Amino acid sequence: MDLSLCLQESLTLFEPTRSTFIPITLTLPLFRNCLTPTNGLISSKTSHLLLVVDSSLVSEAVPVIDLNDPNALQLIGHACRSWGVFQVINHGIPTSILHQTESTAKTLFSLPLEQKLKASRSPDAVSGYGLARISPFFSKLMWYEGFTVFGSPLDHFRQLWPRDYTKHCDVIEEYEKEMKKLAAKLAWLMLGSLGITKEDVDWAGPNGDFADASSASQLNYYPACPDPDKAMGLAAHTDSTILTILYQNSISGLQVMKEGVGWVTVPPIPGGLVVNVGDLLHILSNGLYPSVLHRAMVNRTKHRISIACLYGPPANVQISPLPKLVSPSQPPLYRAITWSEYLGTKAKYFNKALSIISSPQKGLADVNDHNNSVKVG
Ligand SMILES: C=C1C[C@]23C[C@@]1(O)CC[C@H]2[C@@]12CCC[C@@](C)(C(=O)O1)[C@H]2[C@@H]3C(=O)O
Ligand SMILES: O=C(O)CCC(=O)C(=O)O
Ligand SMILES: [Fe+2]
Repeated sequence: MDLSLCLQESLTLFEPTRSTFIPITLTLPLFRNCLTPTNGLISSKTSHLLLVVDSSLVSEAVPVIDLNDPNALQLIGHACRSWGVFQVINHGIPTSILHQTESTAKTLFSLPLEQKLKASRSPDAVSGYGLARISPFFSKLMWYEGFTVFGSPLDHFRQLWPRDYTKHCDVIEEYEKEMKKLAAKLAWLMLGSLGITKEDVDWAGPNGDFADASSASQLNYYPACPDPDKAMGLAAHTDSTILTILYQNSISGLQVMKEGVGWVTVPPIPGGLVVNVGDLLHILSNGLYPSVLHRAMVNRTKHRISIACLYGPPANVQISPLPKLVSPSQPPLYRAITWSEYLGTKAKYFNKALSIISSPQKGLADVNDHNNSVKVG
């Protein structure tokens, strides 16, 4: 099907049938003095241009949603159902906070290895420096270093920067404060697009502000790789979260799996943040919003940094399909589970975690075992 798109002097096209913005690199001046198919001349005075684009050329692009758009709720619902991921602009997070956090991450990963190892993540902990949690499931090492902050980064940052740890603690604290606000807003938009209101989520707190929600900050570093086709930055996975907000620097690398299409790159857009549906929203929505499989590729000449806000419920709240989304014709697909139990199940069974907790109890006998849980609170 051909699409008619109206191009102004801007770098994004709005694609009405899919309600997405498509970033393009062409600008109007490039067309100036060209002949149109009907032999009209595009003059230097032309300010609007009707482009007819073959959709196979546009292909599939991850939706970009302006949070100031009055239709944001519907656009988010559509994106969650069909992609499990979208980018947001006008999200309200000051660019300076993102850049300062990126700079802290860059400083951290540039430290000598023996210094970074002083802040290593211990085996049953969440916080600290190390390989990806999922690395035991892969035979090849990933081209990746990570640092997780859960709770106060003070002890680890003191090890890393004995002199100026406070500066970096302040940066992370500010970043987390802002990200948690945005995550709560996004959680309501995502749940709201399913018809869920504050009364339907008892752990949202009396003001419905998810005041007790937990989050972890994940700093990801992918060094430049001389042979990028032979290495993987972060192997394909879904996040064990309600939602994840990802800041990526200007180097692309993130790809998401789209059914019927394959791997689609999520291009970094200035001021944009990537939001993806995690396994816990998959459970809450009773499978209506599937968590998205994604991975990170590496670059031949440039290192890449990304920073994720991993957003989840309070540690010990039972998460199960929301009653409003369950009916005799849509029975609950998953049993109730806390975030910490889910992380334990993921650490043990990786990509089988969701199917292991699918109901009726198809799981293995020991998955309810509390030894499987990971401390998140
Ligand atoms: C809260 C968490 C999610 C995570 C495991 C963790 O305990 C802390 C690190 C998180 C992370 C970040 C990179 C990708 C990922 C799959 C991993 O290996 O560690 C996620 C984990 C997850 O979402 O399951
Ligand atoms: O670096 C990226 O683009 C992806 C990071 C990621 O998937 C994660 O932190 O969970
Ligand atoms: Fe991820």
